[in-house]
Amino acid sequence: MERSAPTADVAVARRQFFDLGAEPQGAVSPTILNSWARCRARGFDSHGQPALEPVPSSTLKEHHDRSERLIRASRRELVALRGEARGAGAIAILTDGAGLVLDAAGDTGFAGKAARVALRPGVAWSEAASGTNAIGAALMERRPVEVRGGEHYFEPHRFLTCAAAPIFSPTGDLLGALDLSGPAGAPTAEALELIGRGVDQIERRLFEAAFRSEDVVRLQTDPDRFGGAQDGLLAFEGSRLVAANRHALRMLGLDWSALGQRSFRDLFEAPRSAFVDGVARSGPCGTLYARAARAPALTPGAAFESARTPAEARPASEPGPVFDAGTRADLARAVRLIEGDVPVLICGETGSGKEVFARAAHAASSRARKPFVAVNCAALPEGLIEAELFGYEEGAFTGARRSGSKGLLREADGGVLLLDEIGDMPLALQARLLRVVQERAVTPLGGGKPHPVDLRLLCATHRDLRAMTESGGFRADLYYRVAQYAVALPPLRAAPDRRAAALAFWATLRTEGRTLGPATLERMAAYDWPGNRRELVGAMKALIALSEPGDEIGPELLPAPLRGRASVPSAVPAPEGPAERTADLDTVARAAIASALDAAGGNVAEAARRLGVSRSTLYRRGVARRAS
Ligand SMILES: Nc1ncnc2c1ncn2[C@@H]1O[C@H](COP(=O)(O)OP(=O)(O)OP(=O)(O)O)[C@@H](O)[C@H]1O
Repeated sequence: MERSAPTADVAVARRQFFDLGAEPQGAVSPTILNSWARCRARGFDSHGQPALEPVPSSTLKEHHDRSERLIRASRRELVALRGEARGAGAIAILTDGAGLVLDAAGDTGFAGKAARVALRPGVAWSEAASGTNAIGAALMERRPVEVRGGEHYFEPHRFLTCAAAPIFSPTGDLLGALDLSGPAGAPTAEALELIGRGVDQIERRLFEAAFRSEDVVRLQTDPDRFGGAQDGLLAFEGSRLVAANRHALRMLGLDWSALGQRSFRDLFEAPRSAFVDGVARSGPCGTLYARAARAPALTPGAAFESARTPAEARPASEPGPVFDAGTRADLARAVRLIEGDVPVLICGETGSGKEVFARAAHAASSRARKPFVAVNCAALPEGLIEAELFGYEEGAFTGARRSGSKGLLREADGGVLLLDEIGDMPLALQARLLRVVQERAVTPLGGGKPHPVDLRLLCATHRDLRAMTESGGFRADLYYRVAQYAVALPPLRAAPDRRAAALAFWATLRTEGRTLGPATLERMAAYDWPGNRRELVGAMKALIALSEPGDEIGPELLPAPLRGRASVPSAVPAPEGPAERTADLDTVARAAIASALDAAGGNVAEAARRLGVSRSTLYRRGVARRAS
């Protein structure tokens, strides 16, 4: 943990840095100094007030839904922390992984002052949005950070002193941050400790909600301290390590990359079957004691939650982005490339998560609060793609809207544009796109003056674009412009441990105590997932919908292909009853298209491939939806 310098020294450091352009020596920590330098490089004016607007309440609700697991696990800590905050004239804050404030409460007087600088729900306190601050720094540095008074980048934030710590999922994903913010100058000695203890409890709860107690091993350096929130926690699937908390990683001298890679034997020099509670091994922190976990006691909070949410089927939430260590490294690179205005080409099979990756890169970039526009070139009918992308002037063609249209390229102005399935873009449009990329201006259909656009470009494809340049299907000049840096997302079947991969996705869904039985996991590990992560998430949502909270899910609930039947369900179902037998051909075709679209998660190109027909056939049938 890093603490800050006395206020007078910070004032001197500020003058040196902001007014004289000199590097202050020793007065502020390297964390603060690096953050100031990044903010200055972003062109932030430290004397100004950042333009921070809360997202609309409907968007905030979506953020809440996405962070439902985190909010649930944090509830008790937030209540406790608010009590502490009120006593200290401060507020307790929970944010999501992008720094967006989900909840802020405590002392009402101070909450009012904080709201005046937009420290309130719905506003992003990432460094890219709000300059140097504890939430942004903790998320960026992935460790607890305190930022006091003048250490904040923007002058109007100098009345704040904040302590924040990041919150990790059991598989190492950054889920959010817990923060305590109060008036500058107030005693804050305990703030980081309080936050640290809160995060320990939240991470423990997330861990216990995701894994069966039989799969968990607890670690301690002092056997008398077992049972607290500082226990090291490890989860194994068979003998493979699939999850851990920060304490366990520290005790073992490991990092998150150990998940899916290390076995029980690697860690404890004995097979799991021979495990007995007691001294397990020595680690960087001394002798380590291990215990197989007991079923966690039902807390009053947990009993209340289960009483409120009986077995009625609730929709499984979308998983948060789940990336393996290699993809996380690619993501960090992609963010830097976005900042450096270098286009990135994301390659991977259908459903491998190209759009999820692109959205995550946008969310982690300094353009997070600007638009992210995804255009699926394969899903736009050829005749419309030009108008959709470039926009058109009033009356440019029959059927054009009277007021004209701005076009998707200009809608992405200031933000990030994802051209998905760029290999499906017609050649003539490739030339126009190249001009936009080179000239940074869009000329609408029907003439008119070019409009300057400031966008960062990401492209995605499942095709071999280089081979397409050789066969003449893709312009070489555009290829070398958009494929300067390519990221390859591996297919799910290539995961070194598919069980661990499946469990990592499972851990991010709202499972309400459901677990995947051993036979179910075995089938999932044996299956080759032609639809990749889309298919995996779809199968998991189906398992959740078909089971009850707390169930151990057996293989009988798996979709047919996973149960071991021949292949993907036939896109054209064989008529079964009299009604189907008399149904006309059109009805059968519509049902087949609807089922293929469902199986392809709404992706028209993929549905067409499954049906063995062209995309235009689907459009003619009028059932294809536009994917965006
Ligand atoms: N890394 C991931 N983390 C969480 N969910 C994922 C991930 N990758 C894919 N998914 C799930 O799969 C769905 C499809 O992902 P996405 O649209 O990014 O795939 P794609 O590679 O762009 O597919 P296509 O080429 O068919 O358009 C997502 O909506 C999400 O449910």
